[in-house]
Amino acid sequence: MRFVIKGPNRLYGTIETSGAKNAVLPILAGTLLCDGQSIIEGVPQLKDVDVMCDVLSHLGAKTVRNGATLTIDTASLRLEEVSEELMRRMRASALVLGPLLARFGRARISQPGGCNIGSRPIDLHLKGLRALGAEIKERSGYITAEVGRLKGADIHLDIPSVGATENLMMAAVFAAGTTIIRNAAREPEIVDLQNFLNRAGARIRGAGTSTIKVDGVKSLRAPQGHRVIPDRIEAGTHIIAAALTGGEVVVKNVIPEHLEPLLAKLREAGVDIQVERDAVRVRREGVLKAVDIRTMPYPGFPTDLQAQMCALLAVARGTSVVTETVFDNRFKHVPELRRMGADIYAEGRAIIIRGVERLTGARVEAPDLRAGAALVLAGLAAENTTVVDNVAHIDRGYEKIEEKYRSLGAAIERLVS
Ligand SMILES: CC(=O)N[C@H]1[C@@H](OP(=O)(O)OP(=O)(O)OC[C@H]2O[C@@H](n3ccc(=O)[nH]c3=O)[C@H](O)[C@@H]2O)O[C@H](CO)[C@@H](O)[C@@H]1O
Ligand SMILES: C=C(OP(=O)(O)O)C(=O)O
Repeated sequence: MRFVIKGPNRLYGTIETSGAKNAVLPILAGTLLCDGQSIIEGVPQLKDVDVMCDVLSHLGAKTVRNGATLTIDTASLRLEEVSEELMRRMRASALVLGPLLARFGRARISQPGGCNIGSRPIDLHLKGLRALGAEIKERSGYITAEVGRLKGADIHLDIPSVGATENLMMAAVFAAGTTIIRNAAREPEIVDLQNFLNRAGARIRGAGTSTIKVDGVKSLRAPQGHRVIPDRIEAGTHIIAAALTGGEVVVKNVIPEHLEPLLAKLREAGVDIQVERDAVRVRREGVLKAVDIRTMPYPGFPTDLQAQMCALLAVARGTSVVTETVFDNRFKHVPELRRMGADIYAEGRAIIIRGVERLTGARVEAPDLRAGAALVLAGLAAENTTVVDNVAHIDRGYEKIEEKYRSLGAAIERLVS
């Protein structure tokens, strides 16, 4: 499947952000802890959400989707194992490890391999589970975790890993006593997970700060109607698209505070940004200016917007240096953007971009989710036709992206072949 984009496009109009992929995935894993039927609202139609539903079904849960509402019934869970096939389809499948262990005292998942953006081990998840008393064996490509009952512990994460923080928060829900997670990740999606679990009867506090405390409880009852927070990375992608192509776009259903790290950089680059209560209005008439960026854990500049920002800076006046500090190999968009006329190269962890007058259409390939989104943005701004191959990567994290951009006046089509 590919996108064919005829550029250059200027975007005008209003666009609605969907629910956050990175919030709904851990919440779906969290339903494994709950008795009864969890009802989750604002669930985006994404490949990754489908894979997480496949994981839950594989474990014996029943999942029913009705528009943006997802119902998960865990009454007939029968397995505690996630196969290699499911782990390969989505790394976030590893988020079921903590909940399965908490609920059944046993869990087995395939070892996640490296991926297109870096090596991505889960050693911190395992170290934390060991601290909670689990016995963990790594054999023949599988990780097996076993425990009688987890016991609260004081855990210090070596780095503030989002996935490790979420997995340990969920594992600790039924642990005896209190668990403290220090140097926890502070991403808004972790706050959403805390809110979901607390609605179910968990006793968690501190999400959004670097110290999270979990008092163990006996059971959780499935919450009815938790609404997933808006996807700050999707919204950020649209905001960058509007800034890159020019025009005027209102991005609705956002929590502006979650976008501050991006908005600050865009203002520095010369973009006119107006923040409303739950919307951001973006307008760009003058030239874009080069800016330097370092990706950091929240509230730093998000690594998940690094590639899209490179597309923008490709046409900014001056030289920008973008340093990727979160993942060790998130640079696959660099050679693809070069095919479109960008003066961009990677050196160590830095990407050096000398702004050019304009990008030109080319045939490029989406190497991963956000790099793919960056190429779509570049294609919208470029002259002539851009073909972005392998859009399955983009469908992992963006709901009907081509329809959304068409509604803003872009010439973008999906070709199935
Ligand atoms: C589903 C989901 O929410 N995905 C997000 C999550 O991924 P994810 O939860 O995988 O990201 P982490 O925060 O765990 O990873 C950050 C860094 O820590 C390293 N690390 C992580 C765990 C571990 O046990 N050992 C270790 O070394 C990773 O290799 C990476 O270099 O946060 C990332 C960082 O904001 C985002 O880019 C992803 O979109
Ligand atoms: C890297 C991402 O996701 P995941 O952690 O699911 O690979 C992302 O959303 O950009």
